[in-house]
Order: sequence, then C-alpha cells, then structure tokens
Amino acid sequence: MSETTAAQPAAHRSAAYDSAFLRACRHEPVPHTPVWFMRQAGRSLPEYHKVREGIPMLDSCMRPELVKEITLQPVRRHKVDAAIFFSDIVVPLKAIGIDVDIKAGIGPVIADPIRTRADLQRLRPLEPDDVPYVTEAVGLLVDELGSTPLIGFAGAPFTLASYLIEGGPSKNHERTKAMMYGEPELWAELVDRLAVITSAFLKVQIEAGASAVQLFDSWVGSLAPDDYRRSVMPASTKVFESVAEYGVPRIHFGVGTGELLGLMGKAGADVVGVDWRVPLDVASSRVGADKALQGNLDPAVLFGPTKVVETKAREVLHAASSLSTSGHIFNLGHGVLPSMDPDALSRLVAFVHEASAR
Ligand SMILES: Cc1c2[nH]c(c1CCC(=O)O)Cc1[nH]c(c(CCC(=O)O)c1C)Cc1[nH]c(c(CCC(=O)O)c1C)Cc1[nH]c(c(C)c1CCC(=O)O)C2
Repeated sequence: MSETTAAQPAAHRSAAYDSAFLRACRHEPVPHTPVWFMRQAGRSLPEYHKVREGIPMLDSCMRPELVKEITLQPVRRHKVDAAIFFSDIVVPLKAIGIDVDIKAGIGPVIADPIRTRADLQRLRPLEPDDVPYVTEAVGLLVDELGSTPLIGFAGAPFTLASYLIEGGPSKNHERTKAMMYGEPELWAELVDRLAVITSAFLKVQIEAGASAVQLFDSWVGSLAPDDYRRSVMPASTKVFESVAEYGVPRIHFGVGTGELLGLMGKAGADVVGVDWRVPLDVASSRVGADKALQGNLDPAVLFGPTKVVETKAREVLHAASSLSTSGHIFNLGHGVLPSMDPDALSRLVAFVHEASAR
C-alpha cells in the first residue's frame, strides 16, 4: 500500500472512516459484516408515514429537517451500519426544471417526455445552487450521524433516460430502446447530459459530507452485455470518473444484472451490488477479486418465517465468506417493500451482526 499520511480528501478523515461499512468497502477486516437496506427509509415504517402525512414526496425531499428525520429513522430502529440519504433519483431533474412528479404506487411521471433533439436543451447541467436543500440536509445528517456513514446516491444515465423518454415507469423500455437503436447519436448525447447532471448531484452530496455513493441503474438489466458496453457504459464510466478524486467508495447496483456485473464493475465501481439471482461467490468470479460486493438476500424472503430468513441470510454470508475478496456488505437484492414487517428487518440486522461476528 502507498503511504496514507499524505494529503487526503476530506471524506477520508471523516468520523465514519473506521466504520465497518467503509472498512468493508475498502476490503479491510471488520468486526462483523456491515448491513444496510436499499429503501430502508420510507413506507415500511409507521414513523415515516406519520411525518410525511400531507406532504408530497418530492416536497419532502426539499425540507432538510424532514429529510434528516426520515434518513435517521431506520438507523435508530434497525441499528443498520449505514444511513442512505432520503431523496429520489428524479430530484436533480426536478431541480433543473423538468416537470416531474412522483405518483403514489406508480413512481416518477414526466409531464413532457424527452424524445427529440430539441428536447435535450431542457437537460442543462445541475449547479450546487439548484439543490441548496441537499447540501443543508447532508450537513445536518453528518453532524448527527457521527461515526455512522451516510451514503449519497443518484440514478444512473440509463435508468434516468428510461423515465425521461417513456414519461414514467416502463416494463419493456420500448421508446428508450427505439432511441438507443434508432438514433444512436441522439441517445449518446442524452446519456452524456445525464452523466453530467448525475455527477454534479453526487459531488454536492460528497462535498457536504457523504462518505460513500451509490449509483442506481435499477432498470439496466433489460439490456444485453454488448448493448450495455456500447450504449450505456461510457456514460456510467464518466459518472464514476468524475467523483474518483474524492476517494469515497463508489457502489453500483441494478436489478437483473447478472450478465452485466463484470462490465458494471469495470465502469468504475469499487463495490458492485448484486440482486438475489446470482450467488455472491459466482458474482465475485464475474467482477473480480478487487471489487467488494453488496447484497443479496431476496427481499421476498422477509415475508417467510424467521427461521427461513435466518437460513437464507446464513447462505448469503456463507457465499460471501468463500470469496477471494474480504469485502462484503450485507443488503437485500433490491429495496425494502412497503408491506414488510419492520421488526423482521430489525431482527435480520441483529442476526447478520451476530452470525458474522469475528
Ligand atoms: C428506480 C428508483 C426510484 N427512486 C430510487 C430508485 C432506485 C432504487 C430502486 O431501484 O428501487 C431511489 C430512491 N428513492 C427513495 C430512496 C430513499 C432512500 C432509501 O433507500 O431509503 C432511494 C435510494 C425514496 C422514495 N422514492 C419513492 C418513495 C415512495 C414515495 C412515498 O412515500 O409516497 C420513497 C420513499 C418514490 C419512487 N421513486 C421511484 C420509484 C420506482 C418510486 C416508488 C413508487 C411507488 O411505488 O409508490 C424511482
């Protein structure tokens, strides 16, 4: 290893630097496997429903005190090893003037989808001044969290492009693929502009004190590897490179990405998130021993009896323990579902800590 005493980015000196989560991201020994859950903040928690009452989703993301409270709720309740910033992947789009709303039970809906070259003009770069509430909320959180790391995040270019082109959630991403295959130059410019916006959104969070970032490419699993390599990877790589200088761990995740894991790692991730369809030892052989892995219990297992949850969680830990890499962060293979019993999640955290104690 090179010297570690030379000038280091601020994040390296944060109070969370020696947390189990950040140590695992760096492949360093940990006292126990760290655990957090994608979508841990939100609708599975009664205390979330209480504080969100009457406040539209995207409005709630612009209120720093509320964001702080919602982000902290799962940390207090479940004793997870990391907090994830409460926001949404469409927040930076809204901040540059895109008319987007989040409809309950549906997801992001775009009033005027982006489909032509003229539409691209609406995707201007994001400035820190467009999201002062993000800087403020991250600052409040980092003060309050102390040695617990805060994960910042953003949507990756492909997943954002899909919402923008389709106008909302999509099963088959027809219009998205029509542009990708039919108008490759327009597509390339679109995902490049999204890479610029996403990079700026991540930088705002890191500069305000986030000690890791996750790039969600939730729907990129709909692509074959060659199409990913040609049409998506350059934009995602640009995002990862833009934040490399900070030295904070960069996590990359998408659903159904078993065949893309190697490429997603190569795009520039330090940690690759794995859904439940690929065992972690197999995933590791695809991404290589230099990357840490995050995952990957099937979220639906949480609806089963505690004994089964524990057996399945132990299988995840076992697959991870046989890796040539030491870095494992326990998570679900996708987000917490609104109907999940929060007590089952708290029990799972305690179980993972106990079963992995070294
Ligand atoms: C694809 C995606 C979106 N948003 C996000 C992704 C990537 C993660 C993934 O793959 O699940 C990211 C996201 N959205 C939210 C978070 C908060 C932090 C956390 O993980 O706890 C995060 C990390 C809050 C939210 N984002 C949203 C909610 C629910 C809104 C509400 O409470 O009314 C929350 C808590 C809304 C949202 N926003 C989006 C969807 C599909 C939905 C759900 C719509 C629904 O079923 O009602 C887009």
